[in-house]
Formats: sequence, C-alpha cells, structure tokens
Amino acid sequence: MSVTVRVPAKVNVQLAVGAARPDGFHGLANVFLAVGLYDEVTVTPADALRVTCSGPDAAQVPLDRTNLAARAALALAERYGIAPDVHIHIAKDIPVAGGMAGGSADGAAALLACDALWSTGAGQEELLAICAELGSDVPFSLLGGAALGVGRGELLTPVEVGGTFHWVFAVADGGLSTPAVYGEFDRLTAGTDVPEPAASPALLDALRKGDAAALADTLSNDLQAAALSLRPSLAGTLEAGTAAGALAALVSGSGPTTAFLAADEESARKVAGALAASGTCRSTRVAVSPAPGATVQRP
Ligand SMILES: C[C@@](CO)(OP(=O)(O)O)[C@H](O)COP(=O)(O)OP(=O)(O)OC[C@H]1O[C@@H](n2ccc(N)nc2=O)[C@H](O)[C@@H]1O
Ligand SMILES: Nc1ncnc2c1ncn2[C@@H]1O[C@H](COP(=O)(O)OP(=O)(O)O)[C@@H](O)[C@H]1O
Repeated sequence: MSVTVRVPAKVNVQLAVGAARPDGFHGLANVFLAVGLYDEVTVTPADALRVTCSGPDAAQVPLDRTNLAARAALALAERYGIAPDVHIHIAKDIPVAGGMAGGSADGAAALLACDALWSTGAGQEELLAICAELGSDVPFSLLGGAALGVGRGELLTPVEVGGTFHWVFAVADGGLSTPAVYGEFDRLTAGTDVPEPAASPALLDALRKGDAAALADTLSNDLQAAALSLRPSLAGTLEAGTAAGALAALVSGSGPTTAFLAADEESARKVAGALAASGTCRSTRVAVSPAPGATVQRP
C-alpha cells in the first residue's frame, strides 16, 4: 500500500525581516500565499529508508538523510517508535532552491503521507510542531491557503483570501542559498536601526478582498535588496515582467525566482510569453493562488 500527498509551492506576498536574533534566526512578519505549483510525494513500505526523485530539477535534490522528506519520516518514526522503513518518491515540479519552499513542501508532504501510512493518530497541532522542528517554512506547506507567520515564520495564523490571484514565476539559472541571502541582508543593514517586523493591514485587506490591484500596491520583500545584491541580473527580469504589463514584480522569498502578479489569466499568459522571449530567465510558470495545503490523494 502506498500513500501519495500533493503539496503546493509558496510566494511571500510580504516578507518583513527584523534584526538577527541571538539564535541566528531573524524575526519575521511573513505573509505566505500558497500557489498552484505542486510536488507529489509517495511513501511505500520498503526494507529500509530510501529517497528517489523525478522531474526536471531532480539532479539538484539530495537523496540522503539531509532531504527534508527523509528527515520528516525519521522525525515521525522516532516520535512513535516506528521503524522508518519507507521508499519516499518525490515527483518534483517546484523549482529547486528558488525561494518557493520546495524542500519544505516535500518535508510537510512526507510527514502527512507517513502519518497516514502508519496511522499514528497525531493531530494537526502535533504535525505542525514537527514541521516547525524541520524548518521555518515547513508548517505553512502543511497548512496552505494564506497565513501570517511570525517568530522565525513558523507561528502561523491563517489569513482570509477573497478571490483568485494570477501569478507568473520566472525561474532563474541556479539557486540562491537562504542563509547566504539572510547574511547579505545583515551586511546591507549593518549599523542601521532595523524596525520590528509587522504585517501590513493594507496588504491583509487586499488579500481579504481578492483585490489584485491593491495587493500589487502593497507587495513587499525585505530580502529583495539582498537577493539583487547577490544576483544583480534579477533586476533585468523584474523590469522585463513589469514592461510586459505585470501589476507588480518581486523576488520570491530569498530568490532567485521572481514573481509577477497579473490582472487576469490572459495577462498572466502575455507576461509569461514576454519573459520567456526576454532571455532574462531560464523558464516561466503560470499559477493561481490560493492553493490548498498538503493533501492526501485518494485514488
Ligand atoms: C526566506 C524564506 C521566506 O519564507 O523562505 P525561502 O524563500 O528560502 O524559501 C524563509 O524565511 C526560509 O525558511 P526555511 O528555508 O524554512 O529556513 P530554515 O531551514 O528554518 O533556516 C535556514 C537558515 O535560514 C536563515 N533564517 C531562516 C528563517 C528565519 N526566520 N531567519 C533566518 O535567518 C538562517 O540562517 C537559517 O539557518
Ligand atoms: N526535498 C527537497 N527538495 C529540494 N531541495 C531539498 C530537499 N531537501 C533538502 N533540500 C535542499 O534544500 C535546498 C533549498 O531548496 P528549496 O527548498 O527548493 O529552496 P528554497 O529554500 O529557496 O525555497 C536545496 O539546495 C537542497 O540542497
């Protein structure tokens, strides 16, 4: 018997970053929005823990015990005294190391899949706590929809979304390391007074109303300057999408994927076509939000 879980990518519609904490993490007001690009994680009983991955970026995904899906299976097995003998297969469609939380998604999906396979009876709160141990973004991958994450991003409050938003994502060549981007943020803000991060009421209102134009006016990412500093070519991608009619453009999380909010489906297709023709990115993806969180697929 196998269990398959589908899990979405995310974009950060607001990423307010505070000063580094004593534990090295940064306090955040992180407004996550799940987008309809999905990985599928299948777990099957096996002789020993094993990870395989398919998809265009599969070669960049580690298959050892550092893989977040393997770590999730090990964490749940240890908690319930179960042997972690499963084959985990990741069908990967989320760009790797792109600031879209693909690894976090696989961690949340593997946790939910193993939980279903092993019938642990763990509740949502317990699964969210295990997610938080795996990484700051992992709880949101389980939850999906939209949510405000505070602390290091793991303490979630769901946010209401009153409509469908249309996005274009421009995938860059190569990834950016999340710790390196936070490090560059520290370097760029050294000697300045970094304000306490807080969610923008206007942005939350735009999400609630499903108002794309209002959301475009309020999108923000405090890591964008750091990502651009490490990868200056992203400025050209942002410009190309804006020139093609996107309502707004920003770096997705720590990048280097860039995200473009479009007025509707037709505009999204036009922006994607112009970005592909611009030569400023490796590939483009069109997706809508919000998307549901990790979900067991019924045959
Ligand atoms: C920037 C964001 C925005 O959602 O995601 P990505 O764009 O990378 O997907 C997140 O904050 C990434 O979260 P995640 O990738 O889960 O990070 P973690 O595994 O918890 O931490 C990896 C490293 O990132 C830095 N880190 C992460 C979260 C945080 N609030 N402060 C930090 O300084 C630390 O250097 C930490 O050692
Ligand atoms: N299941 C996984 N899928 C992708 N990357 C993973 C996974 N597990 C661990 N990683 C590692 O996490 C790093 C960050 O990848 P990813 O989560 O896709 O990007 P980001 O943190 O920018 O959203 C990768 O470079 C890879 O080494």
